[in-house]
Amino acid sequence: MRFIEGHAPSYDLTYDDVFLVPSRSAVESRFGVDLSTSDGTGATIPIVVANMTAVAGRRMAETVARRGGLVVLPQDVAPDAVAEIVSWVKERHPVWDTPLTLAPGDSVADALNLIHKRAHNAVVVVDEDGRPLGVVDEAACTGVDRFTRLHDVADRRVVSLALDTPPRDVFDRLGDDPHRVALGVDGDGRLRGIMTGLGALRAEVYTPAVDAEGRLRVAAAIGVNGDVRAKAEALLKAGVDTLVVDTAHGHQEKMISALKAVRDTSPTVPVVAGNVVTAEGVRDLVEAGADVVKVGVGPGAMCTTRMMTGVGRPQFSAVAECAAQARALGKHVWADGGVRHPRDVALALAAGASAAMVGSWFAGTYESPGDLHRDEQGRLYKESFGMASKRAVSARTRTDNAFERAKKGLFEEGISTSRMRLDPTRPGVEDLLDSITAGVRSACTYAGASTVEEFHERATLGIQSAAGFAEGRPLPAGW
Ligand SMILES: NC(=O)C1=CN([C@@H]2O[C@H](COP(=O)(O)OP(=O)(O)OC[C@H]3O[C@@H](n4cnc5c(N)ncnc54)[C@H](OP(=O)(O)O)[C@@H]3O)[C@@H](O)[C@H]2O)C=CC1
Ligand SMILES: Nc1nc2c(ncn2[C@@H]2O[C@H](COP(=O)(O)O)[C@@H](O)[C@H]2O)c(=O)[nH]1
Ligand SMILES: [K+]
Repeated sequence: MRFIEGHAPSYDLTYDDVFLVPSRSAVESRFGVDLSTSDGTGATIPIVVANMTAVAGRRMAETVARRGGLVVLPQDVAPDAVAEIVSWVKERHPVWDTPLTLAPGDSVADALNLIHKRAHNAVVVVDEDGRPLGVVDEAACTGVDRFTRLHDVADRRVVSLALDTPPRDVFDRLGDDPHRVALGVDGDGRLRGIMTGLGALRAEVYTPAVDAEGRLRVAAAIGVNGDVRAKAEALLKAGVDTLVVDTAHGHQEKMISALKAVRDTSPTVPVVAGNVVTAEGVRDLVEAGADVVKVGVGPGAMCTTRMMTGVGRPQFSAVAECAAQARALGKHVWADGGVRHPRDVALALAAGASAAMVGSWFAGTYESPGDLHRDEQGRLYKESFGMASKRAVSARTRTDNAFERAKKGLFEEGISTSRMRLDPTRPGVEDLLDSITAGVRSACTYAGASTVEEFHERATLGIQSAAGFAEGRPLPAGW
């Protein structure tokens, strides 16, 4: 990465402050760009979903891993619940999505309660043996009594295909409608998966992030308090593929001892630790055993740290400095927080990160764990909240005595409620992944890079004024 002449900054920069300059390219197609990471986590796209309770749960983990990203389960989830989620994710099919199922005697109201849990807009009606009888979508549930039984509204013209049907053939079988679904069935005709035309296209474009046994990968976070070693051992036993040791101030001695304890549990499992924003922080965490250092203090959408404390660092410069240090030590960084547009992921990679971590943006999707709500204008949204907010701290300390809880409640560095709207044109996390990876692929070809590593090497950047950033925004309503 280099700045164009005369643009070398004397102050720290945010993503909005910088732009990428195109350069001569020999990369003929955006599909010729390999987005896989080289940080040992096995991700095939450079996107990690943040360990936030409002963002990262089992459906997010399954869906994002199938497209090559990694989801970090939050440290606030009880160890037995993490074990249960991990084994559930590991049992998912790496290509076919998990179907939502109901019985023929269930009602339209049951289907409507379930249908937005996933983006494929279908509930499959199955018999007692799990064989598909028909498919119900939202349209079939509209304009009928909510108590209508599903066998009266289900579309029985199902497309059932063997699970080993190549996605390209699934796509061709479904024809022009990207939202029609195919059902994946086993040799006994039992339902095992579901795929839309769009899902079939994605299955050809993305590569799932899988472990050595071909099962979807998942990461999990651990805090720095309590018996960290025992927690790490429990997560490894549960089958977690990457451990993330996470606390607000990652450059503290409690983190260093926690990290050493985690590293001791396994010499090979990828260990991520953070958050820091300085080269010294990176050095200390790498020395204590981190393979990847998580960078970012204050850029998060739910985060009030900078307003409360004045502490933090504009994210682009923090990532650039920390990535340079990690690279000098043969290690990596994840750019954590502040991603609002696909361009921010491209800029994090240009700065040298191996992946960008996204939280709040993904809270506003079907796959995040929260309940779906409608606002006064009828628009869909989900609630999000910060992991250092009163809401999260009070949940985390629920087993402490009242005095300790009250004491911990004094420190609040996050928002307790916010509404993350579902973009009607991109309501599923895969829609957002499509948009981000399209932006990043394109950015790579503008720089003449066919890998993420080459992109960092070749990226040429400049600094822009607020007017420069504003000029780049689309103006859909005229001016
Ligand atoms: N990236 C960011 O900008 C930030 C992220 N977060 C996220 O919030 C979640 C909760 O993290 P966290 O608040 O660290 O909670 P943890 O449960 O991980 O506890 C942090 C521990 O560190 C001690 N500590 C010392 N100094 C600090 C400090 N300045 N801030 C916080 N703890 C400190 C605390 O002691 P004591 O309570 O006695 O002081 C406590 O024992 C994590 O997921 C974290 O990533 C939170 C803030 C900023
Ligand atoms: N200071 C705080 N930071 C928080 C809190 N909850 C999460 N976070 C950080 O934000 C990123 C995600 O950033 P986003 O812009 O994509 O939402 C996450 O990974 C944490 O590092 C919080 O309560 N306070
Ligand atoms: K912020």
